Amino acid sequence: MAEAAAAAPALQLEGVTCTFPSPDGRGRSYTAVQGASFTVADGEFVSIVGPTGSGKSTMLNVAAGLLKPSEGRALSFGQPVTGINPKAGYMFQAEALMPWKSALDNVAAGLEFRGVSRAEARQRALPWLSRVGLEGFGDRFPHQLSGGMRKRVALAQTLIVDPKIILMDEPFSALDVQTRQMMENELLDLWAADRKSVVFITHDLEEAIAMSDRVLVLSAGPGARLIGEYRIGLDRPRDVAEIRMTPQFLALHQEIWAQLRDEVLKGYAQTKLR
Ligand SMILES: Nc1ncnc2c1ncn2[C@@H]1O[C@H](COP(=O)(O)OP(=O)(O)OP(=O)(O)O)[C@@H](O)[C@H]1O
Repeated sequence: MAEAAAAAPALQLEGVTCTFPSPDGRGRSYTAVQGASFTVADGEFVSIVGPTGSGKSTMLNVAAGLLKPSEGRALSFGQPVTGINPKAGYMFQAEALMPWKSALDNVAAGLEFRGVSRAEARQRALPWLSRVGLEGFGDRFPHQLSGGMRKRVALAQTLIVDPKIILMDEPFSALDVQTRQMMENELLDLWAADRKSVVFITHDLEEAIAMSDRVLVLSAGPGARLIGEYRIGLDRPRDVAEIRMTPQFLALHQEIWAQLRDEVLKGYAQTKLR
């Protein structure tokens, strides 16, 4: 039994369909994702790209246990996800820090929510601040930190609880290009150090290729489907800025973009219709 759990994928979506009532309240419904199935292996870094509104966040919410699919199911390490997924850490696009808490207390909060005493949580949070490059910034409040620093605090807050799988929804999209590339490299370093599984949602195909072992492509909605899967065999460790210059990267980008481009155009047309 223990062996079966060890061999189970970090995440499995089986025929997941998500239908929402239409916002106009006229009894109509909108199917965002239709029959999505994929797996993420233990230790694998997988990105999902797709047009705006195609259902990327919806799938991540199913994986996190925040949303029950209308059909199909999610499993995490072999266990059906029926409530909040206890194996998962979640990092959103939006700021998730508590403005009234210092950086140290924000990181410690992840543990305190799980019943660890405040003193112990603060002690364990200190090395995490160093690991994300914020040694000496523990007493600063979120408004006293730059956008990149706040993302680092959020990353430490997510990692301190030792999730086995990290679900990231465009975590760096609000950052300027240089800060973003620094954060991407830092995430890859932290990931390489203890090889958690990562599901990374992004609009940005370059970011997806630079970071991932595999890129999944979602079609435009309604009824978005997974239409492409690309293995990214680029050498590691990678520098996300440098890897973009290599011929292998450019070839992968060309291949995936050829498929994604049409979907992005369809997705854009949909947003104007809805
Ligand atoms: N709770 C909900 N109720 C109604 N419709 C919803 C709900 N959640 C998502 N949707 C709709 O489902 C579709 C997919 O949304 P989702 O946020 O998953 O897309 P996305 O691919 O993450 O988009 P983006 O790239 O713009 O963040 C959208 O059309 C959205 O309006």
